[in-house]
Amino acid sequence: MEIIEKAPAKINLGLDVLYKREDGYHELEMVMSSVDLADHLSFEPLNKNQIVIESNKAFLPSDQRNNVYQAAAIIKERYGIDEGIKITIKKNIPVAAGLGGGSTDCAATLRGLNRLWGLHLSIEEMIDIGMHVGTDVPYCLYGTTSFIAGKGEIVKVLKPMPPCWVILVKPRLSVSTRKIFQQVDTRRITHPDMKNLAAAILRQDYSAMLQYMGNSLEDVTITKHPIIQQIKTRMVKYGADTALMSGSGPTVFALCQKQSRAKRIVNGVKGFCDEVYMVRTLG
Ligand SMILES: C[C@@](CO)(OP(=O)(O)O)[C@H](O)COP(=O)(O)OP(=O)(O)OC[C@H]1O[C@@H](n2ccc(N)nc2=O)[C@H](O)[C@@H]1O
Ligand SMILES: Nc1ncnc2c1ncn2[C@@H]1O[C@H](COP(=O)(O)OP(=O)(O)O)[C@@H](O)[C@H]1O
Repeated sequence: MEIIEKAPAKINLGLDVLYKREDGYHELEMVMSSVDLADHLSFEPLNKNQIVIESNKAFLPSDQRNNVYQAAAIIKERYGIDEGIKITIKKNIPVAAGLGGGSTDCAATLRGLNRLWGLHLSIEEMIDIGMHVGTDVPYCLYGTTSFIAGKGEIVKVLKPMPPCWVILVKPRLSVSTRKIFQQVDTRRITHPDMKNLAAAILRQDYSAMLQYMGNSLEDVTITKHPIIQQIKTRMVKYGADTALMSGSGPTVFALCQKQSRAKRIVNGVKGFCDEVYMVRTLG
């Protein structure tokens, strides 16, 4: 029997870094949503008691460095599963981009193996395993517009964000989330208002949502990579309602409500950047 799971990319409509915690992580408040750009994972039983990872991207690790491998290994150990598994990842989400690719693959693995092995894991158990792999995994297990707090483990589901077009632009550079957090000085960064952002989404108020969107990490990443600011400026010039960096970057996303305008933005950034996606929000 083969099982398929879809793993959608996330965007950060808002991200505030409150302070550095004693455990070295940062206390966050975020609002995240998912878009219809997704990886596809398939799960097949193996005769040998092994975890085998395959993917369409040669540069992705297939051993314990892969988030999918880690999730499968934890489940096998915790629940004493003596069965082998082959997991094939069709990677469509850009890697190390601020779009949560590794975390969403991990969440899809937890869902897939839960079904395949009939484990009946609760969402709390899956969150506990997911937090050992990546702090965005809890959100990805819900996968619907949410307010997130703590290190990433507290998820409060909101309503779906007001539907619109999302244009994603990934410049040709990779960003290390760990290094960006190391450079954060919480007294000097901006602190966007996540509570009002969540409230705007609950009211389905598109213009208030735009007003409260913001990302504390943007200035840190832009200082290292000014092209991110250039992409934002270009997207607004071509008609975006707003343009913001997602997560620790470097992907920038723009929002707009009309398809014709979304196409104009895509044409305006193509040539400047070659990795451009025009997608919809997920309901
Ligand atoms: C910044 C965010 C926002 O959505 O996304 P990305 O840009 O990575 O997509 C996330 O919080 C990232 O989540 P994730 O990509 O799973 O990162 P993790 O592997 O958990 O953490 C990478 C590193 O970031 C730092 N980190 C992460 C989360 C947090 N609350 N405080 C931190 O200081 C830690 O140094 C950690 O070692
Ligand atoms: N299944 C996976 N998909 C993507 N990246 C993965 C995966 N497993 C491990 N990684 C590693 O995680 C790191 C962060 O990648 P990713 O999760 O795509 O970025 P981000 O945290 O910016 O959203 C990369 O260095 C990548 O090699």
